[in-house]
Amino acid sequence: MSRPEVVVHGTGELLAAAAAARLITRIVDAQAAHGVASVVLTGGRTGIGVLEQVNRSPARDAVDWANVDVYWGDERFLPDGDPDRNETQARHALLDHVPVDPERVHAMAPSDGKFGPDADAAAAHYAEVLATTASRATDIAVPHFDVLLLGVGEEGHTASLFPDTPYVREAQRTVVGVHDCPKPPPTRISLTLPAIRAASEVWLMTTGEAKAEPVAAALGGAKPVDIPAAGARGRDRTLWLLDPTAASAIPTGG
Ligand SMILES: O=C1O[C@H](COP(=O)(O)O)[C@@H](O)[C@H](O)[C@H]1O
Repeated sequence: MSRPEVVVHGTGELLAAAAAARLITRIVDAQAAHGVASVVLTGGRTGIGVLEQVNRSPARDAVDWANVDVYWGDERFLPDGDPDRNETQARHALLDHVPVDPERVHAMAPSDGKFGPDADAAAAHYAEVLATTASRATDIAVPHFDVLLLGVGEEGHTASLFPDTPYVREAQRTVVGVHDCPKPPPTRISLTLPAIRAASEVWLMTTGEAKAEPVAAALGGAKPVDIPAAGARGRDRTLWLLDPTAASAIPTGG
């Protein structure tokens, strides 16, 4: 697993613009290398802001959007089209504006979909979706992910893995139904840490003073069970993209 690298941008707006440029380049490079790029999206203010910036970028059209596989790292288990769903927000921010192939957009099921209110069944189905195109490069049944985007919550959650829960401890399954979340909505679906760690690159993106403590704890070696973001690492690269307030409690190296 890679060691975390930290990049601090001057403002949240700059972070979103710079991360968008980085994401476009990552997708274009992956397509040059193997035809299809595979991206795992996140919800949250920063993650959605990055997608908005991708949409606004003149370089957006350098991407062959029909050959991008889109997945989600987590989902708020709500009805289809609910404005709080990560999928809905990502579609409004970017996916509705670019010619993605609907067959390559792999959303997690809504709470009024074919699994009804059974988040565990919806999670098991998503695990099957991931397993059908699993990469042989890892021993875990998920596709090759070129880049997996994550946010960080005030208590250190990432994707929908919250501290001191069975879900952050999950070692076998790739996707779990998450219940009794401290942040609304209470029911979610999430990739697990083993699935996240199968990605080539993991980018954790966050802004604001409320994130300073969990960011410092994660980078200071906290246990993933206490600060789930600490356990999110990419095989080739782990990148923390921060604004100065989110970075403000990181101890300066001596
Ligand atoms: O609920 C969620 O929150 C986190 C962090 O969001 P933020 O708005 O504090 O940046 C996000 O990473 C996750 O995908 C989402 O479901």
